Amino acid sequence: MAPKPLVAGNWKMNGRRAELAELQAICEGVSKGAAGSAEVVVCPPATLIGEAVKAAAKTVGIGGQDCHAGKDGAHTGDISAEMLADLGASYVIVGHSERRADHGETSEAVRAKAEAALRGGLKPIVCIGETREERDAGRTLDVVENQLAGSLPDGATGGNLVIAYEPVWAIGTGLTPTVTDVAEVHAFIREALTARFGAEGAKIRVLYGGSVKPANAGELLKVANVDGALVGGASLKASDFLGIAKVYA
Ligand SMILES: O=C[C@H](O)COP(=O)(O)O
Repeated sequence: MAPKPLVAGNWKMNGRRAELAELQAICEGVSKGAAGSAEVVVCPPATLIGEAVKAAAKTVGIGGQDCHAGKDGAHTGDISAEMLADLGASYVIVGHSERRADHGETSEAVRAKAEAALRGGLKPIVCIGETREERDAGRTLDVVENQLAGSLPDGATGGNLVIAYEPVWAIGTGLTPTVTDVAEVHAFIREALTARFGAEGAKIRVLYGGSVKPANAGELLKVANVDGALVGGASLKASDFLGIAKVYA
């Protein structure tokens, strides 16, 4: 049986309290069935998580965009998985390419964060994906294989881990891979997950991310082994985000 689809929005470093109105509109849409069979999650900046959890009232899940590997301690500016869970978050994105690039996060660091998420009771959404140069050099599957091997926690199950395949060159650019390319990479990821986690690997949701919009969601999300989307820019506007989620309605 195919895993329950997941449509997750990553607001990145966007959003003030006023934008909780968009979250409210997303929740209203979801409660009226706009996302059909899909689970919907919004990952606002950490500053809004507490209020977002209250506003969402469990209609949609709320997630963080990063967490520290530790639980508490002398780490100025960092936030632990336990702190996010304490606010009512249920997911956390780890290893987004923007963090890998801006903060030099290695796959080893990402794995430690994913383990921390599980320890804190959150479901990590582990991001992987190749750069333009790596794709042009024909190294996409090697990069994906190495990132999976390095970033994934042991003991993952369909219920506690999500993968997001996000080609770096497709993020925020309006460019997307062909459906054939998406199918190839997602099939490869599925194979790697089942090799590592056995039957659970077939249940782990593998999201596609990178310039997903209402106009292309239909074709991208229907590709085999694509179990949903991680949406950046289009998750900031309720009508666009719901326009993507309605693929599952
Ligand atoms: O986490 C989301 C992705 O980076 C995709 O961003 P985008 O939809 O703005 O391309």
